[in-house]
Amino acid sequence: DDISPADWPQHGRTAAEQRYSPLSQINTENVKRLGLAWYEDFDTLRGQEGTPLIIDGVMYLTTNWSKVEALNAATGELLWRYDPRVPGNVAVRGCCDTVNRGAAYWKGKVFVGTFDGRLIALNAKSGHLEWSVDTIPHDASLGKIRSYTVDGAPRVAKGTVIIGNGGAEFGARGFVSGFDAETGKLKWRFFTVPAPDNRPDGAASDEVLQKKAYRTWSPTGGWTESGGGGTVWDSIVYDPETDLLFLGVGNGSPWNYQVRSKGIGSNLFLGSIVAIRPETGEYVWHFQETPMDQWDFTASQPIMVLDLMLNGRKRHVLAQAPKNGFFYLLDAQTGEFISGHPYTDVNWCYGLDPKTGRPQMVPEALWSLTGETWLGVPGSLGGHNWAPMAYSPQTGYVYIPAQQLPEPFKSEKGFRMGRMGVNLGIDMAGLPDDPKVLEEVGKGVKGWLEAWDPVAGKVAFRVPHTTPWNGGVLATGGSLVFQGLATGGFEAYDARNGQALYNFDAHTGIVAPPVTYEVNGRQYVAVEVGWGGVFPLMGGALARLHNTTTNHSRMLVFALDGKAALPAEIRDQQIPLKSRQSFDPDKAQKGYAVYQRYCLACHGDNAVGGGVLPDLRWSGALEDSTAFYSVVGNGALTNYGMVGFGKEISHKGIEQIRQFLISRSVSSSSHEAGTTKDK
Ligand SMILES: O=C(O)c1cc(C(=O)O)c2c(n1)C(=O)C(=O)c1cc(C(=O)O)[nH]c1-2
Ligand SMILES: [Ca+2]
Repeated sequence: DDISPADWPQHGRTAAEQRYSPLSQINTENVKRLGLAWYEDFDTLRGQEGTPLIIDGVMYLTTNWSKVEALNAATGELLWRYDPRVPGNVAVRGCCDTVNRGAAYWKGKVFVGTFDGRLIALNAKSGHLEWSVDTIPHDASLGKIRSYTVDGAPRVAKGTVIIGNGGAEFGARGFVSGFDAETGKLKWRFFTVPAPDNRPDGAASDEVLQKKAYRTWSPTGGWTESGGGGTVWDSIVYDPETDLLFLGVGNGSPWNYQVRSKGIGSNLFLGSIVAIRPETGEYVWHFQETPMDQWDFTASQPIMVLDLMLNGRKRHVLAQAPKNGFFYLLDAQTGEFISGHPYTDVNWCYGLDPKTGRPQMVPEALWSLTGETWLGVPGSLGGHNWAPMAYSPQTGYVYIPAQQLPEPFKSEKGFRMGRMGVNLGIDMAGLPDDPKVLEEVGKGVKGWLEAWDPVAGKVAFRVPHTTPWNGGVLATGGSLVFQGLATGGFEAYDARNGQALYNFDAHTGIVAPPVTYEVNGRQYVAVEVGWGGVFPLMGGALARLHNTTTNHSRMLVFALDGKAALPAEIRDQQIPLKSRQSFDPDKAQKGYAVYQRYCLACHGDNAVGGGVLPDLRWSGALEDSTAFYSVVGNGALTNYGMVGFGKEISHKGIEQIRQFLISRSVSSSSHEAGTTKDK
């Protein structure tokens, strides 16, 4: 390729998205001399998932709430800043924090998707808006809920900007759109699941959906109301060699397959990789990793393209470690299944059919059909989520930010779709409060960096971490692998054996992937820090157990002999303020169910905050029912992302939530006080 080794000009550095940089000034010998060269504070304390781009010494980065900055990459000096002013009331449409994973650059323009569904093009020199389009069509058949958000990075292929969206946890019909990079004019759209009535959309996907996909759904399932899901919320990769665009398609909506499709059909293209033409959106091939999805097993995880020698033959392949626990290799040209091996523990299927790659499912795993509880491994957060993996051509390994988060799945009795809040169709009974039980459950929860040999189809080595939900990975020509951790360490390992060579205390959990670049002969390593994403929002006690840092949102940039220092860290800010109110146990009990349905997704299972959004047990608003209603019912804090639920939940229901939160405040404050001491 003709990409300068100094730059990081695309999401995964090159089109193949291997997240490998040949730069080697920083290497295994001298990495211990790495120090902070500069840092910049961001304006929120929410999750940062962005991959910055670096082109000719300028860094283009995106932050939470879809904000954009251009900085001098050597000094951190601000060149311009653009705030798309995403209204706070859209936060509730997204499952997983108002994150943004990055920008795309093409011929002097910077493209960013915004959380409220726009795609914007900025002048890379000035930061001025060149064009803006609403990517969510108002006249399309998208189901009744239409809970769309955009947080993935756009990609540019042959002058077309491509973007998808999220929303399958609420109700959405997945699609991807291609826009003319110069003008913002829509070129094509590709829907990933059929229209409820199988009528054409006037889109590139019409023929394949009508002929192939529609018959894999029950014509009268709940999907006809919800939209069916299949959102393409993260991975989209363009492969110039095959001239194909690969889409990572997400999970079913609602999750419950019995409700969604009456337990019938494989539900194409859920949990699939779909290859289309970048200029027209024309369908070319697909491969479904998870038929009959009922575990939130998205195929949205980062895709990379590799050239490997397999059985003595050079193959151009697509590689992915999706949530379902298998590492897949597919022929990039044809989509032919080459191999799929478990990269983590898997209990939902016995293995994959060696010819077709179709999973041989464990009957009990089909919880929506059996009516029984299924303790799934992986759970809905996957053996690997969105945090990007990296490939080193030096070692031949793919480095996966892997994890284990087992999860019980059980059908919700009397499920009905709501206009607000998640619509999963699963029982939302959460974790108990007993610290002993939590500790026991916590033992099954793990995170590690995995070096995976894609040719042999097995683990080369693992670097264990203390928690799951760690950051994305970077591999470099200095034989190094970099990763930020949930616990706040920014680390470097020897790519050959995983030996830890460097650790920096970033003072905050890290989920974003690092990048590296060179300006004026000096190599830098950059990473956005800031704890967030879905795990700390909904994870409750598990997320709390695994993260006791205070959240900070920053860009950190390292170089050899860097001399900058972060401000001194104060770790004793989170002193729980126990509510002084009393509560009615019966109302509190009822409030638990309402809370789990509407509040859990952001404020945490059983009202335990995971360190990003407010932990409601210590909220001042609990002290007064009118004050509480003004926030939860009327939306007094809408600008911060907390909308009013007064149209969806009754006055009585909202008071029950308050009673429940008071009960949690009273019952857990003494235990909580012990967990926030300085480390
Ligand atoms: O089904 C969807 O539409 C959808 C969207 C998103 C998103 O937009 O971030 C996530 C997920 N699903 C998801 O399943 C998931 O685990 C997840 C994690 C994150 C994150 O940023 O931490 N987003 C998402
Ligand atoms: Ca999902």
